[in-house]
Amino acid sequence: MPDLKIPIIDFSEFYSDNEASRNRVVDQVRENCLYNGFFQITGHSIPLDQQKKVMDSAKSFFALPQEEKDLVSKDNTTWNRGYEQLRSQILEEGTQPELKEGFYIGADIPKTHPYFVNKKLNSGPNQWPSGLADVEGFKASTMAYYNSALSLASDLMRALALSLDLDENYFKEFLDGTVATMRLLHYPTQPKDADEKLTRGIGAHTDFGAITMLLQDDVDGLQVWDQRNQTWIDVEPTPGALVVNLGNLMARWTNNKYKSNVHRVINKSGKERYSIPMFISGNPDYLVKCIPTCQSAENPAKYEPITVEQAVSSSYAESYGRAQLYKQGMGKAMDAKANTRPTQVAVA
Ligand SMILES: O=C(O)CCC(=O)C(=O)O
Ligand SMILES: [Fe+2]
Repeated sequence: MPDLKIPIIDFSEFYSDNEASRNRVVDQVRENCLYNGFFQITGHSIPLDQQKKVMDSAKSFFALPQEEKDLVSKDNTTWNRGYEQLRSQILEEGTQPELKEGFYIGADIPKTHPYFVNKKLNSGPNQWPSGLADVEGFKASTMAYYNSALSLASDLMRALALSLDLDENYFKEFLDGTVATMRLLHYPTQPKDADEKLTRGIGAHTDFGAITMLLQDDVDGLQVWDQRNQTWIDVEPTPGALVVNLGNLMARWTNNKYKSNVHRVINKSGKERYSIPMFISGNPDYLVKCIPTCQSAENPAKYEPITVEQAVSSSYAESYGRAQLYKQGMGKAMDAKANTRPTQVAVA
């Protein structure tokens, strides 16, 4: 079996004036999007200092007493902001509720904003953990990182557009007014036989949106399904690198030319693991219809046009529904159906 790795692309070359350098980045992006939709980038625009600060903020939040975390429960909102307890989700059918806790942050959208008034996807004010000694510092570090990640997303989407032989600004309209959600995640340690016991940090799933950018701490655990070799690839944390992957929306948009791939986390390291994914969903009203360079007479569009809002609102429910059933005593029945093959559940 080949030595499988998620390749690292030096993205700094994309910012160069030298066309050959830029093209080299675009070619590597294309190659990985065609293969399994995952790559890592170094030399990107998010300063190391912001990465470190947001990671420290995540650790300080998860170290709070449970009651303090519950005060900012995600259940206080219908717009997906705040704290989610351990074992709230099951993304992979047949596995146990997931060993991860999370804190969801997005753009701070006031209640007077049309997105909130019209109940658009994941849109509303953030909740901030007042139990933290330095809540202002938490707000500042998380939002600084969020805004930098948004700006990097637009650079990545330009590279993606070029990789599809489109105008560099093809995705601009989709990104104007984009909904983007960031999750601070904490995975407690898991036993070495976690895989066989079907305990997951996060079960096998694909992401929903257009792209996801993930900052990992120095503890491994993320695995990407390699279809060609029928095996899991461990994503080794690389200081300063972000893992980038495509979600289901991008697969649909490209007529399945680009891949939205299955991945999972099992934290067998014996250490606490922290990670911070940022999901780019797009402008909720944007109509996603097959990209012209991804269809032809021989390969017509496979999917109907759909708005970002429609596509996203048909996600979520399934994984949370499963965890709910489990808590109601259905766990045994579900274990009996246990299946370690990756499933296609989406997360946004
Ligand atoms: O924590 C990780 O490394 C991956 C998280 C993830 O896949 C997700 O939140 O969708
Ligand atoms: Fe994911």
